[in-house]
Amino acid sequence: MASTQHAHGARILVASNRGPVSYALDDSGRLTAKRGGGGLVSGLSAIGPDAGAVWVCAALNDGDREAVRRTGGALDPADTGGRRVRMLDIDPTVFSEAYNGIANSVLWFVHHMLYQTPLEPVFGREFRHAWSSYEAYNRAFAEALAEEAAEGAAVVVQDYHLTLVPGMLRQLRPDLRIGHFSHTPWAPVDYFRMLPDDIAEQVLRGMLGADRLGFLTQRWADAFAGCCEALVGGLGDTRIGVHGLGADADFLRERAHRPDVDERMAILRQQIGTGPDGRPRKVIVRVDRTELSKNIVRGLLAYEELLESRPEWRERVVHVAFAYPSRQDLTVYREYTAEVQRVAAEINERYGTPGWTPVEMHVKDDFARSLAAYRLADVALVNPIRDGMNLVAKEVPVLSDQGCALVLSREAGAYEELGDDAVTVNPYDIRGTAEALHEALSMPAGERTERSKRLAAQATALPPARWFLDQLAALEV
Ligand SMILES: O=P(O)(O)OC[C@H]1O[C@H](O[C@H]2O[C@H](CO)[C@@H](O)[C@H](O)[C@H]2O)[C@H](O)[C@@H](O)[C@@H]1O
Repeated sequence: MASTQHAHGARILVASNRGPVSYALDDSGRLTAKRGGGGLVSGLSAIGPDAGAVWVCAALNDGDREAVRRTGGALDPADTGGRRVRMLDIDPTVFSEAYNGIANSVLWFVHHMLYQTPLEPVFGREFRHAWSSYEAYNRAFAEALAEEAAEGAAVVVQDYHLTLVPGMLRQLRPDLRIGHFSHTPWAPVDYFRMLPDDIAEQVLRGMLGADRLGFLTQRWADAFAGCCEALVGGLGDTRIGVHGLGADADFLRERAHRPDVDERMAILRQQIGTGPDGRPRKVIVRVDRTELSKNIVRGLLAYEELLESRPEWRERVVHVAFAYPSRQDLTVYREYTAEVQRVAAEINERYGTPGWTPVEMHVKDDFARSLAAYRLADVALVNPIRDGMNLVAKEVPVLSDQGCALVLSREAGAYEELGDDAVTVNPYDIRGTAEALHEALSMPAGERTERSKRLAAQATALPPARWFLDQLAALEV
């Protein structure tokens, strides 16, 4: 392509399904913008508005679609913290089939190995139809990126929603340097090849359209390479790198010491209360999206087992469990959300006393309250059955006021970095997890402080800004 054609294009582009802002539309037609957080938002702030980066994302709801209609898709910088954001209004049916029907139902399930295989998956007509929507949705991203990019620009594509984009974009714009980053685990080949052969190949070849692929851990990178070796004859010219996204210590420490967090700490302290010895009860904290892979139900059952097998902890500990609803368009997520709440209520019913609620469960998303819980944590419970990284495991040690013990699943990506100082669990083993909770609760104060310091240091080794700049550097920007 002639370079003049893209003279005003962006030098750096990011593409992700969920963008840095979402809109709510009220009955009077007023749009309110809500800015999101997360590693990518923090990461991009490292390059500042002057870099003229463009972030391409999808409209996720009616508010977003109305914002696109009013702006033509180039969002008002006042809503985006000065960033250039292009939001794509993909046909709602196509979007839903791609996002709910393929990304969150099929690809998420494959990489987190969530299928109950006697009955699932069924890759029939409905799947094939949804797959064509996934292709159309990926094509919309590839076309928008091709339009927005300057000659030779660097494009960093994010996650399992957009696996086909690198290959499509390579066809449209061979001059670009293309990266793709996976925030999830990658399935081992024997599980990945559950996908129909043509689809598995399409996903791998789509990703291999990139110059460089990033993963959160060596384990996920190796699994991807293993799939390529077995199914498409290897990686070809595509390079692979590992970037273990860390916690944003500066942001977290500043945000967690604001008055709204202090207010919530006071409320939580009241809910937690004091034990029979008059001292504050110990606190086991977990904070998750209510996500099947997070293993919240088994975590609650392990806590119940602790109360049963170690009755000395009754009245002396409270499990503060925040489970924020997620992906509620999918039946299986709605059912899981109900199950989490049912099990928590059962534990309270069985063990609770007039002055003690064993599980303090909250489901309304409240970031300030999550930070308050982090500060109060004696123990953090992070027991996913499989997880790309898990930033909660990294954030709690950074914020815990008195230093915390971390009970961590060996199947979380974070385990690669934090395993030495955590109390390790097999996420399926209820008795083993209960014993790990006991060990964490009983850990001598000095040992807990030392371990917590080392966990915090490791957790913040690659802050989001560095994580993002490293990826750009690897594309030779
Ligand atoms: O956009 P949603 O469908 O609401 O999902 C939210 C995000 O979920 C995934 O990210 C989270 O899980 C990852 C794996 O456990 C973890 O590494 C990441 O830190 C979490 O934010 C997904 O990877 C994102 O694309 C979704 O936006």
